[in-house]
Amino acid sequence: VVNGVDARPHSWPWQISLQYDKDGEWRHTCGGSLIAANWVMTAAHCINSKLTYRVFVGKHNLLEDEAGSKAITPETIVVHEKWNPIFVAFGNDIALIKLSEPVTLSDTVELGCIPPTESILPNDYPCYITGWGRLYTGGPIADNLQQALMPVVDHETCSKPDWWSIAVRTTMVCAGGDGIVAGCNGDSGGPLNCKNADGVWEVHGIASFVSGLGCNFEKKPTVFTRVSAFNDWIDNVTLTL
Ligand SMILES: CC(C)[C@H](NC(=O)C(F)(F)F)C(=O)N[C@@H](C)C(=O)Nc1ccc(C(F)(F)F)cc1
Repeated sequence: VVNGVDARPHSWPWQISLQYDKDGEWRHTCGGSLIAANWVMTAAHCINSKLTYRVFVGKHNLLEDEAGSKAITPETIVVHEKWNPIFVAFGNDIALIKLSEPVTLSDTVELGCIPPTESILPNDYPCYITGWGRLYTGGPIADNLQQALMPVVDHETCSKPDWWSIAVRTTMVCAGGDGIVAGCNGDSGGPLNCKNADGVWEVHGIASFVSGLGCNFEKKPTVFTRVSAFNDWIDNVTLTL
């Protein structure tokens, strides 16, 4: 996250770190959200079938050993059948990871809520991006979980010619774009957290892409998969596997 701040530890308790084994060392590669005791939602572009992954829950600082945190092995990973790795702008950048054992929920490990089907947030609705992604374009990833206020940019604005134009679809949600705050590599797969009218936090987005010209680029908001476009897909996967 570019120009964010350290989150209060465990204040986004559904945030997970997706890590892969690189020559015997575990490396953070993406974020994700715990949506059931044995299911994590992340981005399809985070998954490479040749790699070995683990899901770390209850984390704040990636370098420290933290009580209440736990690494779980995936049992199976389902990537959206319409995801096309050639072109992230085709959308369907969503994947579900079934954990080999259900996590024990606690005050540092909780579930994120899926928004109602087809719920669309208005322009400027206040949401927060969270993640351990790069702190600036080309920079290091964060040690401590970062958060940043990123207002929603509606589709009408986000698809303007000098914004994302045709690269953005209605199955996506844009946020930020002020050239200051943005998601960045390593935030991929992580949540766009928005509090609903009842004061309940919902995961409205899955971080998908930013501009190739730089993470915090004016009029190039961070683009998320719109979770409320995939409720049926999520139900079909989680209820059948
Ligand atoms: C897509 C991920 C590899 C990567 N995603 C992220 O960094 C994320 F954190 F925002 F999710 C990314 O956006 N990387 C930049 C460098 C990128 O590839 N951007 C990109 C933007 C638009 C398009 C296009 F053409 F589809 F619109 C393609 C790639």
